[in-house]
Amino acid sequence: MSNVVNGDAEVSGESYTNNLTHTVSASFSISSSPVATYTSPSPGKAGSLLARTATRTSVKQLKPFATEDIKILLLENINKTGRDVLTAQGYQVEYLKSSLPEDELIEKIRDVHVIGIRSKTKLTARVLREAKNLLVVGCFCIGTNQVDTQFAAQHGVAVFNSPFSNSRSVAELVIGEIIALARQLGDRSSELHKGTWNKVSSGCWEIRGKTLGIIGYGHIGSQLSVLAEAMGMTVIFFDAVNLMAMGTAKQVPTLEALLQGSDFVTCHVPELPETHKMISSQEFGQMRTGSYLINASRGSVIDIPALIDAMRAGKVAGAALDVYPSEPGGNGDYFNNELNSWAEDLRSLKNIILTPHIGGSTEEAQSAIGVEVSEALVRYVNEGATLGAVNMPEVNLRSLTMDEPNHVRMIYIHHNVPGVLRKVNEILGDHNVDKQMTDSRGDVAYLMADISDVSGSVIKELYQSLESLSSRIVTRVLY
Ligand SMILES: NC(=O)c1ccc[n+]([C@@H]2O[C@H](COP(=O)([O-])OP(=O)(O)OC[C@H]3O[C@@H](n4cnc5c(N)ncnc54)[C@H](O)[C@@H]3O)[C@@H](O)[C@H]2O)c1
Ligand SMILES: O=C(O)CC[C@@H](O)C(=O)O
Repeated sequence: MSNVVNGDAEVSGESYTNNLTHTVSASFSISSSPVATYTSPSPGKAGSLLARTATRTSVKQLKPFATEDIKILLLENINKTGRDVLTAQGYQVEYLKSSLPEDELIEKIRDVHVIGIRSKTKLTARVLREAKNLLVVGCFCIGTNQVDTQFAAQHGVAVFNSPFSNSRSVAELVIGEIIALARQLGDRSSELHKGTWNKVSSGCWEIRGKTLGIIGYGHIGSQLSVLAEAMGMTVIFFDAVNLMAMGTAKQVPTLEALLQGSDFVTCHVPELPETHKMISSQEFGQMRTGSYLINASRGSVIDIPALIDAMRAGKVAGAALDVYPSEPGGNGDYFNNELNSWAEDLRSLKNIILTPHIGGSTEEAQSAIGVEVSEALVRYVNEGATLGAVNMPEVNLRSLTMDEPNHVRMIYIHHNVPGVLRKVNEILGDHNVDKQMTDSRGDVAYLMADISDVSGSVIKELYQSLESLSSRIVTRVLY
């Protein structure tokens, strides 16, 4: 394969890139000229930051490959804004509306350099092990519990997410649910849908003056706190760390204190071993009789059979669940006992709102997430920047400019063991290293160095020398 980039005829990189499977793909042609540059395609409609910066003539677009050879698989109906950012780069983008069963996923992932997912696609070690060309994963959502992020890091695969673009949408949904539960709206609505008029006030309440207990006071919990106070509620919260309270909210020292003091309890913690079945029989026993439970975090946080018991016993007067231990792969799939053994018991309860994991599903959130995560993917693929990665140290160097035509950017992802920097500097030391940054996270370290005045043959030598170090996970060369 050969490419022409800005008029420079490229030689096939086959001999030089035989070991480049860790870079992009052994089959790519790589320019032998470090001065080869790339003309960015015209910015997409998204009008994104990335598209805008690409039009600045001084910034040099770093590309070790023909952009159209980058293969991207987007699953789970990722928003058009994200697809636009990626296609505007010239990448090959395949887009599917749902997630894939594991075996199909393994077949597809073998081929791709970038995968974009939401909460359903499980990127386990088994799946990632097969992803020989994979450079980076984009989670177009907040949660990253569906990805084995540690395994990914140890194999040089960066993982990005969108830490807060859907937080407001979740907080607004919860506010709606608090009122809907207090007024038994779900039941009244479905009764009337079936033709039954049932005008009742018994067991229906205003939310003014009631106490909302928030478990997990992060992006969503704190946003919700502000909205709830504006509606006249008192807010208390419990979090694993000490945090500044918004408005007049108060942090309580224990989960038990929160459960005992709340009329409404809502969960906004991540999926972790410590949050697994955080609310179970004992905790339902500590809640006020007639209180309400909301969970829009992760399905594993609530012991659902214990919730069913607490609701049948009248301890809990209503619940709203948006997330479940097992969730269907796509729209139209059944939510039944085959998926979760208690599904039909749950569905039969009174005053329970069951939603299909839509907390973050608004036009605003999905559009913002699409741009944010896609731009992070482009920056990583094209420039190696890891800012915002959830499993790699955050490393970035300023963009190279058109005034620096003979520069190369070396990226060396390696095991964080003693003596590596000395060996790397022995390799780079004879050259003019303009800037260098290195950082580590756990047992993975990331080094980025910009070197000036280098020829194609020197790049090849540098690449091969770094590749031969025993600490090497992935070496990438960008120019
Ligand atoms: N339903 C949806 O569509 C939807 C949308 C977005 C996020 N989520 C879920 O909501 C979760 C929370 O989102 P966020 O953006 O607020 O996260 P965040 O990281 O900003 O906040 C989480 C908070 O939980 C606290 N925490 C962690 N472990 C804890 C423990 N054991 N006990 C008490 N507190 C603990 C943390 O200290 C932090 O303050 C996400 O991890 C995601 O799984 C769901
Ligand atoms: O959109 C999704 O699938 C996940 C939404 C939410 O759970 C998140 O983690 O952001």
